[in-house]
Amino acid sequence: MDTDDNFPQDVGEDYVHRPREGLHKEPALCNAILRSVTSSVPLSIRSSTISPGSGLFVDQTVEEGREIYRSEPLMSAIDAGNPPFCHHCLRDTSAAVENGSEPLSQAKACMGCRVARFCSKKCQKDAWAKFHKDECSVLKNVPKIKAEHLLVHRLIFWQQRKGITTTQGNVIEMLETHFNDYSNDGERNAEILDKGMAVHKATGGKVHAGLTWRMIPAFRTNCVRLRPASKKESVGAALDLVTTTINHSCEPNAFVFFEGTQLRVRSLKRIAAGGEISICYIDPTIDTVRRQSMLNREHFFDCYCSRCKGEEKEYTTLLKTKPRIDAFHKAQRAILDLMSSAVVAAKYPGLYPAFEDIGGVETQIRTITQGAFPSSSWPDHIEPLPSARMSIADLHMGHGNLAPALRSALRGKLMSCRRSGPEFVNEMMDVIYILLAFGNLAVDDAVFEDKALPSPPDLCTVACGYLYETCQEAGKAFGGDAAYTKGICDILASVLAKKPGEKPGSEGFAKEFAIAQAGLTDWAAIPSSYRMML
Ligand SMILES: C[S@@+](CC[C@H](N)C(=O)[O-])C[C@H]1O[C@@H](n2cnc3c(N)ncnc32)[C@H](O)[C@@H]1O
Repeated sequence: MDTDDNFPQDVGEDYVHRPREGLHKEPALCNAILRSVTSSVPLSIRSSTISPGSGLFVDQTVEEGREIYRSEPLMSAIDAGNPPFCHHCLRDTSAAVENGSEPLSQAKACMGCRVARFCSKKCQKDAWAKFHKDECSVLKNVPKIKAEHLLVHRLIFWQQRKGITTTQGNVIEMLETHFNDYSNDGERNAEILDKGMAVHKATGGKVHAGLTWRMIPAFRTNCVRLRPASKKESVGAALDLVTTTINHSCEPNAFVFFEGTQLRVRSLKRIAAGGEISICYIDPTIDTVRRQSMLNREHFFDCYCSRCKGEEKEYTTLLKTKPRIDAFHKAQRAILDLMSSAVVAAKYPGLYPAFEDIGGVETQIRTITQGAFPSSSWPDHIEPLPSARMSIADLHMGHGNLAPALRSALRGKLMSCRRSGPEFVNEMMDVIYILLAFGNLAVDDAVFEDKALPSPPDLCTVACGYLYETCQEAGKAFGGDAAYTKGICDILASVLAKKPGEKPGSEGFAKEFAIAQAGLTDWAAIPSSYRMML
């Protein structure tokens, strides 16, 4: 906990700094912010059971797959460089699938900064009045600014205009900042000081640099990444005061996603009355070592959650000695480096010609995995192998090579063993899009010369079965009212409309699906234990 008694006081009439004590020690502030969210169960902010500070608790049991609360964050912003998202309503203007409708009009860039994009004149006008008038020159000067840093500018501008209430200001003042942790690291301290000074200058020097400097790590620590349901990656950041109290676990009981400007928190597991809510601050699909190093770098703690402990135990059981475990971690990094080079090579042809040959990349991955497990084989569920397979599928799709894309995606997805949650839904949709792409091929397409590949009707049956499962899981993960869930159900309905015979939900379809899936997984050399059950 940092308690910086020299914190500047001259930042606004109703903004008085107090040393940090954990928000739970201020029940009036806690109640005020809890009243601002729409929750399905009573919530409370108390001393955390996970971290040294505060945490968010449910006072009534929440079953798995339920909404815990939804909220309009105090402020949200899109990262510069994500053009399809409207910087005001935060909608993906290219997302026909997400809402099952036509894409919105192409987002147009602001003529001033040429960075912020808006999907309509109304959004542009509203954003101008609310924040863009102040931020246009900031974006013009730093076009690649990260959303968290842009939001610090917004906070300071709003504070100057009295657009932040006393309660909001007091809560922000009590946020964990890790200011001392940053200060103890010369390079990182220089970086936050630099960014803080930029905010200070943007105010014409009217706001104390001590405050702007400190707010940079405060926002990094407390902003939640803005991830719409249909996206695997986040596209911006938001500061939601209630959500700042949620602690991290790599095996969380809840997760956050965005529907337009609305933040939604849903349960991934049953949380008994009195239980603390946890979310994963980082991409939960990444391997233990990378998770640990990211948490350490961004949040200055070592994670001791059951998953981290369990995975390290699994590696010890498999590999026995420290040198072998170290070699395995080195191999994990090597696969990741290889995949990032291959992805960049595909995006910028000619830049890394050595990585443009996807078959060559696959061979290199095989060599790396065999080296790490010389006497057995790399377990298919251990990252980053499943993610690398999914990325290779993407690369094959980029070249229109459907068969190798399908094989790689099936191996990546089914063998990862993830069978529920938001990541399962996103990954299944990747597999389903490839399966559906076969439906657009002519029956005499060369791809069907491979007699082991199931016939187009069988591929359609598997796609229907997977869509049916994914639809149900999307409803559980994101909720039936989420646009993404509705979009997936619409795709299922349109595929079913063209499919003769049995439909999902019937015993007949389950049998048909089991036979078709068996053919497909045999073709992809996937053991039967990994098949999906309907
Ligand atoms: C968004 S805040 C969460 C609320 C915080 N506990 C508080 O009192 O304000 C994030 C910070 O909480 C702490 N934290 C969150 N999860 C943790 C965990 N699993 N172990 C240790 N500290 C954690 C870290 O200091 C992290 O940077």
